Amino acid sequence: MPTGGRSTLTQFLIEERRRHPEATGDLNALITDVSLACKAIAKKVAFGALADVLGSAQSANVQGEDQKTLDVLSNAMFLRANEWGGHTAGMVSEEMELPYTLPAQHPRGKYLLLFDPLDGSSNIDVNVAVGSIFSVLRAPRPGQNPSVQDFLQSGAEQVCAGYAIYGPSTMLVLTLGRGTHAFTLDPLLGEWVLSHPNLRVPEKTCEFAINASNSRFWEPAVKRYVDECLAGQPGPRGADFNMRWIASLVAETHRILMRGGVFMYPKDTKDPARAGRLRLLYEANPISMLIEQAGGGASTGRTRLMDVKPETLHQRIGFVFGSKNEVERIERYHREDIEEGYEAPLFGKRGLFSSATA
Ligand SMILES: O=P(O)(O)OC[C@H]1O[C@](O)(COP(=O)(O)O)[C@@H](O)[C@@H]1O
Ligand SMILES: [Mg+2]
Ligand SMILES: [Mg+2]
Repeated sequence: MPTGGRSTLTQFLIEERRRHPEATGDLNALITDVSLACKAIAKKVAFGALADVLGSAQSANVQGEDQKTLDVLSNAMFLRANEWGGHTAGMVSEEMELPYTLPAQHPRGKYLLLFDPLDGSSNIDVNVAVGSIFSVLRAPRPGQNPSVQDFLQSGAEQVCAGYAIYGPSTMLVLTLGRGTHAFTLDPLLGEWVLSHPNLRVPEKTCEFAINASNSRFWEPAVKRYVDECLAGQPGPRGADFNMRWIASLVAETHRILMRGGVFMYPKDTKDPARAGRLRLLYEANPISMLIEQAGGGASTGRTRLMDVKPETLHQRIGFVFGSKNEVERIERYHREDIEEGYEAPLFGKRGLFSSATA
């Protein structure tokens, strides 16, 4: 076998379908189409400046963010790969204000596809890993154009979730609700090969990831958690912690799936109009499903993330995920914060990270 005895994505999907005799094969076909879009994006990313894909597209998305050339191209690749197969009824993307309506001549399928076509796009021009994230829901009205409301399902309803990471190697990480599995793209065969079956996030960790430049906007529970990690061995945790921040959700997730850790982009007070930085439907929900299926925890900081009922397509949310014990600890600190209040020594009025001027 040219894949060294390992399953390909196609073989893996056929095995999955065997467990569901009633399955029509639409979900497998949809995943194959998504994986094709990811291969096409991986190629563009790999050619970088030679393909003229770096820099800004000189436009803004619905969230007012600067769109990169690759954001726009990746969005188009996802749409083109998935609009004709008859497996999706409609799509929602970070880069489009409203759901995408399939061209009139294409059949409408029974799934909804939600995606962030290029995640971590601030990293493109500095040649650091980026990715694509996707989530699959059942269409409440198969065969018809979906309404906005049809997409507003909680993460617990997801049928499938995954991401592709365009790093030193290109990988596809996938769950269909029976574990989280990673495939590495064999660049010669153009084939996804199952390289990491049944990923598990270790329950314990001494590594955390957070954008510390937001520390003055954090809630007390988050300040307390980070404070205790920074205090290291002599502090209340009795251990030295390591910190990472890549500014690419896909890359942070991948590290946590491979070696554990906890990620926080919590609700903060930076912009009272926003509940957090990351988008619920096509960032936090799919990552939560992947992490939970790998034995980790995924939370708003207060409750299970996948139980949140979405209100709008591009809704943002506070997001904490990773090693289960740490996620539970952060949830507990939020509860204690409400019950007792907490003044973090390092972040208090005279603390090291105080925002108060002398
Ligand atoms: O710039 P910050 O505040 O560090 O934010 C980084 C976060 O923003 C994101 O890049 C948002 O994703 P997009 O690139 O798809 O907008 C996440 O991947 C990442 O966790
Ligand atoms: Mg993103
Ligand atoms: Mg994006």
